[in-house]
Amino acid sequence: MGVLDSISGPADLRRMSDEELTQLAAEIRELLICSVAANGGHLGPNLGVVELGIAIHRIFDSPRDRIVWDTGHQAYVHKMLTGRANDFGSLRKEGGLSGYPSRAESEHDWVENSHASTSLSYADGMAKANQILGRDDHVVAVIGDGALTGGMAWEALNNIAMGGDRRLVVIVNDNGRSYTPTVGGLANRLTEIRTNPKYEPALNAIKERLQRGRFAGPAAYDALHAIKKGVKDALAPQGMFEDLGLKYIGPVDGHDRQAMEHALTQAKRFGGPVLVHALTTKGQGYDIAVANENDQMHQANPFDRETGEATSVAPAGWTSVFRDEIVRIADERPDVVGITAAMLYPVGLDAFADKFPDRVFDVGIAEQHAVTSAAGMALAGLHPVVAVYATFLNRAFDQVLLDVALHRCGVTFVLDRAGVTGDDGPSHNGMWDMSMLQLVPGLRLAAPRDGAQLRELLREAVAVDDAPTVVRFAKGAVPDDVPALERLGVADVLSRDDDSDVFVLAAGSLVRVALEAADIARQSGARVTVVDPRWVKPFDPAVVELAARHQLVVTVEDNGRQGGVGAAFTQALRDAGSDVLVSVHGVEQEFLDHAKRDVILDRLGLTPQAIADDIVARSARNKPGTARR
Ligand SMILES: Cc1ncc(C[n+]2csc(CCOP(=O)(O)OP(=O)(O)O)c2C)c(N)n1
Ligand SMILES: CC(=O)[C@@H](O)[C@H](O)COP(=O)(O)O
Ligand SMILES: [Mg+2]
Repeated sequence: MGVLDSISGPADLRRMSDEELTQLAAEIRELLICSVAANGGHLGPNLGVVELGIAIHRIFDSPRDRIVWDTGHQAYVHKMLTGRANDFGSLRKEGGLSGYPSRAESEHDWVENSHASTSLSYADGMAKANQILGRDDHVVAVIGDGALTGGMAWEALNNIAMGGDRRLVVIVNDNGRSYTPTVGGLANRLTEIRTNPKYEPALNAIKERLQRGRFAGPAAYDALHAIKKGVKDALAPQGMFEDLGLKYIGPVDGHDRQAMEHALTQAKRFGGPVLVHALTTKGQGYDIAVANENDQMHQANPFDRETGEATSVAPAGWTSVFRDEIVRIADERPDVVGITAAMLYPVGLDAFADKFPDRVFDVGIAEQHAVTSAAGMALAGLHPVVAVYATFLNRAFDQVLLDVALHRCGVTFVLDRAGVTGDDGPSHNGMWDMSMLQLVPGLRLAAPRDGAQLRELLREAVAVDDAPTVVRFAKGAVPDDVPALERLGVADVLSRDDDSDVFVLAAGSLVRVALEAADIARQSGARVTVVDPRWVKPFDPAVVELAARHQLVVTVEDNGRQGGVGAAFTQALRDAGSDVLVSVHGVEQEFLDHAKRDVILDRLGLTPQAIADDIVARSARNKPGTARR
């Protein structure tokens, strides 16, 4: 890389010629394609913000001017322009570059949370801080059209519009896509502006004059902007952003760096809250991505750059089991409907939508609305299945608690990516749901151990019409089915020694780990019974009773230890009058740096050997006649 190699920080960009900047954009695209082809990551979103990222860092002065990237999955270009291009070989690898902004990596990075729609709230807060502390710095928030469908974004815009002379620039990166095309009235309005043929001649005329330099400098932009505004007003008289009291600049071709720089210069000079509407294409510069109808290579596994084909075929995952079973259920139950928050394919509702297009709803990145609208559906006679990644349900806890459970609505939540996910960093792990949901009165929570149990428990869940039900499963490959010795209430006894003195309660994806741990512990003389509760809320009394008859209880879960299955089971034992010793194995209460799932599980001691060692050590200490510590 010639030009990109020379960049140690954004200041270097301001000394570059147009030719060098054009070369820089090409080099950035090449590095994006190479590093994502090798390591996986967010190719489409980052190819779409190459010129935008360069323009932002030429016009604004990061880190003095704070730049916030909504969701953060499209911050690779920002990282390259802030001196990290040479580290891209380590992208998303343990100890390497995070796939999202990281304050540990750079003073230019601010927001690490990968949950969408937060950037404008951060920016509003930062702008208020600048004003109160007497700083004349700018805050720049880059938010995608998808993230703009999240409710928080509109809460923030409502406040930003009151911003007076707060120097806040909102850049809407409008590529018309989340994974699939962004949905909703807002998206339709943005699309209208993007695609209205009446717009094209005016836009082209402006761009042509800019390029021919007949209008020099930002003053030119004023004149041209006035022309375009006239055009825009004619086409979209009720500018939704202006109606909020926000100054609007755009739409601007987000791949025309010079036009973007003019617009951002305009915005910077305004000295108050202003919204710049940039039109971009996800995957720009890599035709295979642009043409990918599913998600324009939003999130790509390692691939061959010539063909775009994944270089390693992932084994059938949990999602595919759900995808097939929900269609069978939908065939049998006309009251069952599906709801996704802009992730139709990733959560596996696509087959359901293909077969019953009127019964699957994409609500945009709006989990809170998804949940409460599901409650509405249930109150009116449907059985909604809300399919989201586990971590994103965090955002809708109040809705689950008081809009669904308080009203005893029969809503089923299917939580994919539950447990440690790893690659996408701390905010993507599904490690809080089995703690958070323990708090919800009446809610029933299932953690299937394999595909057969996922199918069985999903059916049991949708059969409940007077309470919320939850079925949660991990990311990636689904383990081979684990047969049961016998059913105990709603639970399955998976392995049992005569006169066992150790009782292992294992939930969901870590059942196999627990079974292997039992086998290792048996080699040291332990006598172990392993039970899969299947429903971890509420526990079947027969399971609690059986556990209480043991010397040691060990719980294993792919969830936080605090308030999770182990904590709840301990409470159940105490409520049943048992003071049996309990050892809880789960995810420590910490934000987990990105790494592969297995690496993290190993570090957390969620492995057969570590659990077996714990069983043996505690059993030895617990032997009658030895002082119990
Ligand atoms: C609360 C929440 N829900 C779902 C997601 C999953 N997700 C990550 S990126 C994305 C699409 C974002 O679309 P957009 O904001 O338009 O950005 P683009 O990728 O198009 O640049 C989604 C749904 C998330 N990160 N946060
Ligand atoms: C940024 C985001 O939230 C998603 O794109 C995330 O990367 C999902 O990754 P998987 O679908 O690979 O779990
Ligand atoms: Mg988008």
